[in-house]
Amino acid sequence: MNLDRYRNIVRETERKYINVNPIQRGGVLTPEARKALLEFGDGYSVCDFCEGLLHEIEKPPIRQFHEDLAEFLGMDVVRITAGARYAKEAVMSALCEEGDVVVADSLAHYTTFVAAEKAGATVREVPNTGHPEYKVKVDEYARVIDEVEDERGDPPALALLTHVDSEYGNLADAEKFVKICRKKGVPALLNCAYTMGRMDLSNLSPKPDFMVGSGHKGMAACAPCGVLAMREEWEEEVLRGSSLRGDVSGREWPHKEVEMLGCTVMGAPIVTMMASFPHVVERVKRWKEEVRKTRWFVKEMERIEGVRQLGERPKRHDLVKFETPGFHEVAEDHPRRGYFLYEELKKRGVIGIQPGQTETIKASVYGLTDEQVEHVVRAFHEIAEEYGLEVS
Ligand SMILES: Cc1ncc(COP(=O)(O)O)c(C=O)c1O
Repeated sequence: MNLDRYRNIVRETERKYINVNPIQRGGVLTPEARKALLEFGDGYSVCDFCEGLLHEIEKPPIRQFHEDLAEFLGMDVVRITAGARYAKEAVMSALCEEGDVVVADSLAHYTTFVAAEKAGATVREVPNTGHPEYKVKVDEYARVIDEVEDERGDPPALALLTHVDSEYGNLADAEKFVKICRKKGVPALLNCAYTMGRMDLSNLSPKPDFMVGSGHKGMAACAPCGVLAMREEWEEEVLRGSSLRGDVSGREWPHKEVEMLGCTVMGAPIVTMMASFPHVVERVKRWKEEVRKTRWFVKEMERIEGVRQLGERPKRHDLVKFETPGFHEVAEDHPRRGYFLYEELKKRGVIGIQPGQTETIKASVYGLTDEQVEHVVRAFHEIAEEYGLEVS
């Protein structure tokens, strides 16, 4: 065993390169969170004054944070989880019985599927419009819910919509989704991994029963952390306390929430999320500015021969997927094959494109300055021209 490899673990960070990986842009720490990370890096660092329930700790102000976060989201009750996936898992585990069905959009993240599988459920998909826009047909939730009910005699245990999907960055109609679910009597979960912490979600009407988010994807927090928010009426079921009793010891833990396994994230992740919260509350107000920047980025990228943005047009979210057949043709004859694009970008100070991939690429300029976005665009244009692709 060579332990030396663990002694100086380094990363090509934000400070040296511009990182355009969509999965990482919303999780970049604020200076306040970096400071808190050092302060609270030790294991159970938030537990000095715990009286038995993580979400009720007063110092640091975790209890207050739960209240403020619920208000920020326009929801009633919040818990911090180890990621959006754990929030989905908690809901599905509480609501689903073995053999139940969860209805989800056909752009849903894989974590929706594995969470459902873990809860013993299967997933029925609501279609999308296909190439090139791939818009989820939200109206069809009604049809799919009815079909499940007709076949099984029982409605689906849950319906889930991915607010913005991880493939095309399409913004789905959350309010229409919730209206349909409410009418059908099916609990509605909105997966806000790509919207919570970017967009103001407090005015959704009607409100979903559950909202899940990702701290490390959208709330300027370090991994692993996420958010489970719900309407009050679900609190008793989803956050039920333990009912087991030790048959020898007679011990019991009625206040420990079963779906949260008693406690969830208890160190640096939750504190970085709190430390970034004032910044996040402010940044959602500047969302329009982010969309404007993204649209400019798309326009400039599409000046490159063959490049076409996939997903809905015009963009309403920073995650962008492009078809890049010109770069793909270059890769076929290049000694570094698909890696050429990653390496050429890196030479110009840009990272975050999936190494080896040239047929399609995903990028985000969320949180970058206009100068940084111009730098990214210049890098792509230069590479295109160097390899004989026209830039109009
Ligand atoms: C749409 C969507 N949902 C959920 C997740 C998983 O989030 P987490 O890592 O917080 O569990 C992702 C991660 O990429 C995602 O894109």
